[in-house]
Amino acid sequence: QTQDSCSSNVNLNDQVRFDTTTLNCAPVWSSQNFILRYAHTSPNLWSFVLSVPDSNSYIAMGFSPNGQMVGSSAIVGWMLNTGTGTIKQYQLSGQRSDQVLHDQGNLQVNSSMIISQPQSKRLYLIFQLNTEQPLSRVIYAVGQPSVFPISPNFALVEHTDKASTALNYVTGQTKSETPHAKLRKGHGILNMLGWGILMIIGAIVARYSKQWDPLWFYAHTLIQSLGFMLGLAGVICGIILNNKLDADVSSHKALGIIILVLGCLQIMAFLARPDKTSKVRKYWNWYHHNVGRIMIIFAIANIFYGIHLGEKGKSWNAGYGVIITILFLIAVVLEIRLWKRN
Ligand code: HEM
Ligand code: HEM
Repeated sequence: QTQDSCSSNVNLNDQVRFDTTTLNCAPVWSSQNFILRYAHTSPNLWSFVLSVPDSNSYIAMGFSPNGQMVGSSAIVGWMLNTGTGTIKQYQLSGQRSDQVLHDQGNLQVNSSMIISQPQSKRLYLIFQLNTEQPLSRVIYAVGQPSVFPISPNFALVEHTDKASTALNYVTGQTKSETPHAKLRKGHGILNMLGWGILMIIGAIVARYSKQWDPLWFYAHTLIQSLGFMLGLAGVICGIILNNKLDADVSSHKALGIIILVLGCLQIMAFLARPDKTSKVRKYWNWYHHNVGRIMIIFAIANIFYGIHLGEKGKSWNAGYGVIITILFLIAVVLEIRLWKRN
């Protein structure tokens, strides 16, 4: 079994040079079952023992100035089937293999080793750092099975999973960090509110409250303008986020730009609308209504797609799902009333 937990002691025999019985212990990455034991051994020395299930790939623990991968220095270790273990420091200066540099970085490594415990199917990454206080942003990664760095350049491959956390060394508490959490949240909420909620409410107002003329018109103009401004801000946040994350979200981005273009077309059409009595007004109406409908459908799709990309999970899906359902039900009721009236 691959169990280890903070209620059990590590038994690393006499392989380790420092006392492993008085370490603090914290489950630091629960989905991968990473357990970190550490101690402030002496004023300028910290000891770490990272216990992870042996998945036949490299394991890494890095110290980050800001929670992001880029800019961190990491201790990376792997154990070949032959039983040879290797542990090295890498400088993570970019998110490409050739930007992850072996035997570089700003950690003062005092000693390091990797041990495998066949009976518990676990690997132990053990190292000591010369520092008064290690950085509290700690990142972890697991490599690809059976792919190991080889001499002379010891290139790493991209991880199959990674985590960014903040560790409180006093209490041992770990909380997971999402890089650019505020920008992500801002992008999601602005787009949701702008394109995915206000624009729909604006369309409902235009379709079902024509009896209150010209009030419906002002309300529609106001709501759609507000929706457009929030949505535009949301798209700008998206582009900034995309530059920062360097993530591959090309379909989501393309759909987002199409939505923005449709939104601009709607505003231009609105400004250039022909008179109500004009002959071409019929065609204008058809155009404005259908571009609006397509935009809303694309927006709803891109919101669920964005939530999926951002791994925001069930709560965002459920929240937006509920709002969309309510708006849809309101529209159905109003549509029925509209048909009855005619
Ligand atoms: C050659 C080796 C590596 C490559 C090619 C690589 C590549 C990448 C890429 C492309 C991303 C962004 C994609 C995404 O968010 O899904 C990323 C994110 C991340 N990586 Fe790496 N990585 C490498 C090594 C490492 C190591 C050794 C660690 C940990 C010690 C690490 C920790 C992280 C973390 C925590 C993130 C998410 C936070 C962020 O985006 O900055 N990476 N990596
Ligand atoms: C040029 C346009 C856009 C770009 C470049 C962009 C980029 C991004 C990026 C990079 C993410 C994070 C994905 C990740 O974490 O890996 C994201 C998430 C998201 N996007 Fe966009 N996006 C754009 C337009 C839109 C539009 C128009 C909508 C809605 C109609 C939208 C809705 C969302 C939502 C709901 C999320 C999830 C929020 C989160 O991750 O916190 N995006 N987008």
